[in-house]
Amino acid sequence: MTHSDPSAAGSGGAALAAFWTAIAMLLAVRFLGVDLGGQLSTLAATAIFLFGGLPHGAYDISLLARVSGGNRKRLAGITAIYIAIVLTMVLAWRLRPDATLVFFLIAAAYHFGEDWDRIEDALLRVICGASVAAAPALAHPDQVSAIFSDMTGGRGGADVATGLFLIAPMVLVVTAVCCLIVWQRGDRRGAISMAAAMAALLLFPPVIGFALFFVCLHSPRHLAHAQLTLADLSWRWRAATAIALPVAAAVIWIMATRMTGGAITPDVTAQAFQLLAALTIPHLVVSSWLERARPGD
Ligand SMILES: CC1=C(/C=C/C(C)=C/C=C/C(C)=C/C=O)C(C)(C)CCC1
Ligand SMILES: [Fe+2]
Repeated sequence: MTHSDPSAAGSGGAALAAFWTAIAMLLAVRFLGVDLGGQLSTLAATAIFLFGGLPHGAYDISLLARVSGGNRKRLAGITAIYIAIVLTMVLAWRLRPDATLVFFLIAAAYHFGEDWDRIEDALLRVICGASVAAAPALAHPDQVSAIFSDMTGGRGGADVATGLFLIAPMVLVVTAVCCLIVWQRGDRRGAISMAAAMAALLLFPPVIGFALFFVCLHSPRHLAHAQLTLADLSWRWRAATAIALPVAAAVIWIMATRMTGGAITPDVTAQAFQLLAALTIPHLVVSSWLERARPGD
């Protein structure tokens, strides 16, 4: 139904190795008493989730062009819709940051839920998807509240973090049960890596846990599929897409933010999450549409 096992493709295997190595290193650093919650490590994790995570959405437009027969007009139309959505999100953050944050979290739960391809029930998948935000909200309520507060310019973010904190125990119990189901259905590697991602989100500071999940587990699933579908494109072209489109998105974002009165927060990590939210909306629509357009799944 959704993306195939990322371990089937080379990039997925390498990402999984990076995932376990990073967890071992973070545990060692923690054991040595280093504070992972400092400004520098948060900034490093922000750069990692942006530059390591955004490229997975960069292939959306190429993939759409592929399934729509490579028609240029259509491609231009799709690109225009993407840009329009990003611009709308810039305004949404400015006008109703609280509602935008809630909308983003629900959209993210749906989108991350698509990774749970061995769980048939749609509601269970959404709950599993919500665990990515719920786990840090439960284990690090103050930090998540501070980031949400920055993202909303102090307008409602803390309440959203409290809401997430309250539903987190239910979300995590359901996710743990789903890990067991995935294990029983034969995807042991998938079950263990999802469980480890949850543990990392509980144990490490929120931005670090998120970067680990996003870059090493979520993105490779999309990338493996994109690489297969776009295998005939040269690796140079694919690498250029992965770099150029996120950079273009960031530039459009920064320009649109400036033109509409400046960012509602000076915090770089909060701004990075706002940009991620802006790109998540078209990405979510495109990836679930592509899932349905894929024959044989
Ligand atoms: C904002 C924020 C969080 C949630 C991030 C989410 C939910 C990101 C979703 C990204 C998506 C859906 C990308 C698509 O590929 C955390 C981790 C609780 C940490 C505190 C700040
Ligand atoms: Fe994604």
